[in-house]
Amino acid sequence: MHTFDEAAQAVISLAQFCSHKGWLPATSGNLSVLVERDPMKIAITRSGADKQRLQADDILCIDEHMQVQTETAYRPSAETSVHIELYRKFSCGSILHVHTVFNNLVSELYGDEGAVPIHGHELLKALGHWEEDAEVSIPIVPNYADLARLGQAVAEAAHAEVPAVFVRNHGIYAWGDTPEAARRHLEAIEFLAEYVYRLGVARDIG
Ligand SMILES: CSCCC(=O)C(=O)COP(=O)(O)O
Ligand SMILES: [Zn+2]
Repeated sequence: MHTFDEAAQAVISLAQFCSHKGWLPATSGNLSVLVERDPMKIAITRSGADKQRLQADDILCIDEHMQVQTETAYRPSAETSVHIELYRKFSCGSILHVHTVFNNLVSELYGDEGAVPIHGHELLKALGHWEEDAEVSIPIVPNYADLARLGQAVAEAAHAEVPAVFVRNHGIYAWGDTPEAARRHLEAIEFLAEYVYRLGVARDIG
């Protein structure tokens, strides 16, 4: 467990990493680190903040009912419900949501199938799959405008085999037991999203 200040600093460091990658364009994305599980307390980005330039007061402490625990005029991320539902479902310690061109492309290409299949790729080891010829399926959910519904849909689709869910034409949620694990999982999924897309293009022109 972290203090709120430690968790907030971890959120800022994660956002710096993601923004250097270009994964948080135009104020998009939201990031959180668990402070306490029971009762649940989460350090999460505020809604509308420029995640590429986060300041300490852009990170809010909230409870599992999305109530802000500190004095602030800001509101927590509009997608806080997704974070809360995922923390309820898994014993994870950090959740990262980013918008990238490649995760959007594969979410649209495979949207009707409801999942992106990935088979026999070395980077599946970064997601915990060390077996030869590993195969995983990363779920895709519709981009519901009702954010409570989106939270439920992401949590329902999420399974223990792979720590990520795509939201169609929107972005991705990835998580891990620690901020470092969440970051590693997100990097692996982003690599795989780009690989899947480029492989499809190479096959089409090959
Ligand atoms: C301009 S991005 C649209 C909202 C979104 O998808 C997102 O990730 C950021 O929302 P937040 O309320 O967390 O700033
Ligand atoms: Zn988003």
